[in-house]
Amino acid sequence: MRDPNLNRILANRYQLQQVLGAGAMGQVYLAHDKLLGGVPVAVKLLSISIHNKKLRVQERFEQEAKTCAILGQKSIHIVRVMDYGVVEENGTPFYVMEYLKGKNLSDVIRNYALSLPRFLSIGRQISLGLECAHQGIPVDGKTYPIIHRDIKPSNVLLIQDNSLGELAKLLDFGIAKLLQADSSQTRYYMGTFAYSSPEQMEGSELTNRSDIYSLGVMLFEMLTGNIPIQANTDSFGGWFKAHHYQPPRSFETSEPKFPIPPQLKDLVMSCLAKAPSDRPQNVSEIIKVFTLLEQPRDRSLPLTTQPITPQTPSSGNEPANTIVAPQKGQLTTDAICRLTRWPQNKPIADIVFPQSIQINDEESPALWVMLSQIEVNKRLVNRTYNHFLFITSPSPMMLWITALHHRAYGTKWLTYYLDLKNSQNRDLIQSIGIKGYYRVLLFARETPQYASSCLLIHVASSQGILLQQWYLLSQSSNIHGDVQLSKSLLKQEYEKIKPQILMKLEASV
Ligand SMILES: Nc1ncnc2c1ncn2[C@@H]1O[C@H](COP(=O)(O)OP(=O)(O)OP(=O)(O)O)[C@@H](O)[C@H]1O
Repeated sequence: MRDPNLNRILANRYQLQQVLGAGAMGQVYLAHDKLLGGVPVAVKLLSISIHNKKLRVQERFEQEAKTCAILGQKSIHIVRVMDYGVVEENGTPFYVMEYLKGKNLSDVIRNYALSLPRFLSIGRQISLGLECAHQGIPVDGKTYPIIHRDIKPSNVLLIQDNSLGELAKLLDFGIAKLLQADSSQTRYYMGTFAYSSPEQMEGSELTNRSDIYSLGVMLFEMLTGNIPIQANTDSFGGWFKAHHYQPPRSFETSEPKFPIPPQLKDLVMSCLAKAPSDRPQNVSEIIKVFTLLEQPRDRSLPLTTQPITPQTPSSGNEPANTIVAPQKGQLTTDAICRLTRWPQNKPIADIVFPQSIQINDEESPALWVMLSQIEVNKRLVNRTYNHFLFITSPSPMMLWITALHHRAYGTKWLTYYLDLKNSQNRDLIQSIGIKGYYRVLLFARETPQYASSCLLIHVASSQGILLQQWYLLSQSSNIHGDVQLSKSLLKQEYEKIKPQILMKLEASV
């Protein structure tokens, strides 16, 4: 029978075109946004009606839709929700999402199409989306963590992005809770039996670790094609017992699709622990293991499961971002870089600032840069050039210039003025001078949680000597003149030398 909703126009705007699929919680349609020239969107009609319902249910729906919209803005791994409403005739709530033309993870698992690198990449991306939700969204000055409650392969869509490659996106945030809140539902449980944590089956208040359990079930399925726990009867009681008392299957008896590294087995099994306190305490711990395993094997020593601890500076004092490697020299620069987080006290915007990172007990000077993902991609293979300009008066100041040059894409100039009356800045230039290098950490605005790549930039020994001299000069200087004037004098000098630097870069490509 033809779906009666086809061709229906919701909110005077979204014309339903085709059924994309249906689940327990609703039906998803491909629709055209008539207001925006017919661009495709996905509309989910929920399987409830909020006609004649208490105001609370309506408010709740609006709140959940807004939450999804905010989350979609925060992470590229969460589907973007753009609008929501209620169908007038029958009170069915709906929300409008970006239309994702891609594959469902459950189909990919069914077709045995995962390799270890693909598994690691998808697993890390899903975890990044989840981490972002668990970190929470601000409401009235407070931060509220968001628990997904229905993590399972059919809630992950995989799409091909022109610049980022395969992208994993999580669907249906908060919907399970919303439906549960509808008091007319006879079911007090919402979720999907096979992926539900023991505490979810009990109807307890859930924490992030309930999602971690469901993630464990899904990761096991991605690795083996089968779920780790199977109920004797497909009923609430059967699954309640299974999740509470049945030990998960072992990988050895589950015919994994490829050899699974031991740390991955341990990780998945710890996610599946019955007691929430025995699971990883947060998704960041899971991301660390994925990141470690993703680093190229030939350049690294054998991996261990010892923890690495990236710390995010949160105060204005900007302490070093610390990465403690399990063994000296074990992490490649690539892994270190990808475990470095954008500081929470910095805006998600195209900015440049200096801040040391600590690697294996050693302070390493670094320039932190945020750009668009497209711009980051253009800067992966570049000719680099650096130059430092110094002025003692009216106020001691240094301009730190880094140029990233690509023959086709042109030059990206990264500049930063360092006020050398500040002792931290003086220490920084001394450190660059002594070490003879610094790092540039490139973060993509669209995926800001972790650095996308890291460049190592060498400083000529003559420049290194100058930096040490400037350190001494500014340390002994007691001139405290106009800082802005120093900046504008340095800027004039910078504009003068820019063409020369460009000529050098072009000549050297
Ligand atoms: N934004 C979207 N763009 C494109 N396809 C989508 C989008 N959201 C959902 N779908 C597809 O619509 C189908 C139905 O999704 P839905 O979330 O309703 O079902 P489900 O996850 O299988 O079940 P449940 O409702 O129990 O979570 C799925 O195949 C899904 O891949």
